[in-house]
Amino acid sequence: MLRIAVPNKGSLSGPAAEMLHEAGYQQRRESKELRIVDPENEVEFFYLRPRDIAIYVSSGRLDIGITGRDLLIDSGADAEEILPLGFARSTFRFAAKPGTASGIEDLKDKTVATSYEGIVDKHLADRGIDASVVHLDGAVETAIELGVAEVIADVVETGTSLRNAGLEVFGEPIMKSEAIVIRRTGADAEEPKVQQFLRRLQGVLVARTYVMMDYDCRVEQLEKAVALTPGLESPTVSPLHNEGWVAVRAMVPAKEAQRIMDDLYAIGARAILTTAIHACRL
Ligand SMILES: Nc1ncnc2c1ncn2[C@@H]1O[C@H](COP(=O)(O)OP(=O)(O)OP(=O)(O)O)[C@@H](O)[C@H]1O
Ligand SMILES: O=P(O)(O)OC[C@H]1O[C@H](OP(=O)(O)OP(=O)(O)O)[C@H](O)[C@@H]1O
Ligand SMILES: [Mg+2]
Repeated sequence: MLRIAVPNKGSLSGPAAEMLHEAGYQQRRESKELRIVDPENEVEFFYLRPRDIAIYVSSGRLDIGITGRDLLIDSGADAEEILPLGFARSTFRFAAKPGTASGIEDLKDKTVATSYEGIVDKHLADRGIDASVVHLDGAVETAIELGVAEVIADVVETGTSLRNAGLEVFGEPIMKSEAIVIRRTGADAEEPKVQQFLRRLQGVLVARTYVMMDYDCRVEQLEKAVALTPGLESPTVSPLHNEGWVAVRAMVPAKEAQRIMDDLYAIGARAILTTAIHACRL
């Protein structure tokens, strides 16, 4: 049975459970459940604090985990990223009162408050900056107002929290994060159960980002049409009962679907349809 760590609360937990559900796995019904078995899929899910997941996975007791890239790096645990999942996106930034700092060199001899000490310590050490780092559990934006630190380093998603606290980001982003699948460093990459789990999640990612497009076009326009809809491998082209016409079917990125439909129409394609993909194995 594959043992998988899933975030039990916070920004990662809802979207992670939703993705697993879309991939056909049973998920817990109540937020108090800490562990469930999905016997049909031979998987056991452990609902753990997002910060602890890399530690469990690196111990080898759990095969796989879903966590944030920033949390993995912050933990320093012996685990590695094997698949980015595209949700819980954020950047990790330094911020301060406007006009008090403009680059990393301004951190010298200052105090930085953060919940991600591991990331900040390493970032400063790599650049030879001597600053002190104070660990706070959360709501670090308030640390400046209350005089605990001059600078903070924190997760920024929309920037609302910083704006509300009257703070501004400065310097280059420290890192970009999103939800990821991790496993213990050097664990067997070919393990069939792990591969099957990853294929299922990849199927959800593809189903979310692509739509299926069908249309009819004249044979003379086929090359132009196919250039607009090359598909993942190659489009399916079938003859129509009307001579001189073909039906084409190809996957296209959902974001570009409307533009592609306009372009196909402009070259004479008709009966252009898009349909959602519910699941897929590439
Ligand atoms: N708006 C956001 N706030 C917090 N985390 C976010 C946000 N957007 C994306 N994330 C990502 O979610 C993960 C943090 O999740 P979570 O909120 O559960 O952690 P936490 O804030 O450290 O935990 P806690 O709830 O104990 O404060 C990180 O990978 C982070 O990059
Ligand atoms: O850029 P924004 O969209 O405002 O999101 C970022 C904010 O959200 C997170 O806090 P969270 O709600 O997790 O509280 P915490 O600080 O107590 O962890 C993070 O620590 C920032 O404060
Ligand atoms: Mg939080």
